[in-house]
Amino acid sequence: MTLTRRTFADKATLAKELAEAVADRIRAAIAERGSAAIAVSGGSTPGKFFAALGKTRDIEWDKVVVTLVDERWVDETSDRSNALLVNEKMLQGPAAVARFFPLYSGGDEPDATHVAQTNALMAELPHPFAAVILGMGNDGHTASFFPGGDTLDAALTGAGPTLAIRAPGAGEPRITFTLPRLLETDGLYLHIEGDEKASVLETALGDGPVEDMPIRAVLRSGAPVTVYWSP
Ligand SMILES: O=C1O[C@H](COP(=O)(O)O)[C@@H](O)[C@H](O)[C@H]1O
Repeated sequence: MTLTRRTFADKATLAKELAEAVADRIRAAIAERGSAAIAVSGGSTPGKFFAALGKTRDIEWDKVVVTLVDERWVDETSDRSNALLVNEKMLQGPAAVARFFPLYSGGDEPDATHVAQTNALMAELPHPFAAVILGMGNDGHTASFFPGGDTLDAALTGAGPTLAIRAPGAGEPRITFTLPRLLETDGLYLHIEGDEKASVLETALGDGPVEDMPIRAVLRSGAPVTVYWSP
């Protein structure tokens, strides 16, 4: 396993340090390939990180595409929308000129037509990702790789790039990048905060089925992962 742990005294310091690491990845990708794509998580954790990254001035934001690792199938008027969070917290100030590729493509359900529409848009992303920033739920899900997900196996092994997934713990139907597509990245980060998530990570690092804690698929993939944690 290639796990690096970075521990910070508080959430604000973590946010600043993670933003600096991702900014470095973005600048390097632009220098090397002329553009950069990043995929970020939603949920309750990344707000401060988004704000810190979005305020970074020495990035050519007009060469950056931001997307999500996963999304609830809701439009941006919903406070459950991960896209809303990105737009409100990150794509302000210097980062406002970045392009945002949403995973939600309309309608009530992520049916085959809508997922195909999303996949067509994602085919336009600069490749590989400069950085992918994962979160983790207390149930051991990451992206929308939920325990009991109806398409979990395909989500963990398929080419995607995205697919629909439904799970008892997920609330709305979801759309998620597949793990193989997320691993096509220059830098892979896991951003977690608090003692409970630290403990969930320790459990995930132990033996046990991937289906119980899908974050294990990331941890066992062999890809270098840097964990950013603070209390
Ligand atoms: O539903 C989701 O949850 C996870 C974890 O979120 P948090 O609220 O525990 O930080 C998140 O990584 C994922 O992107 C999101 O869709």
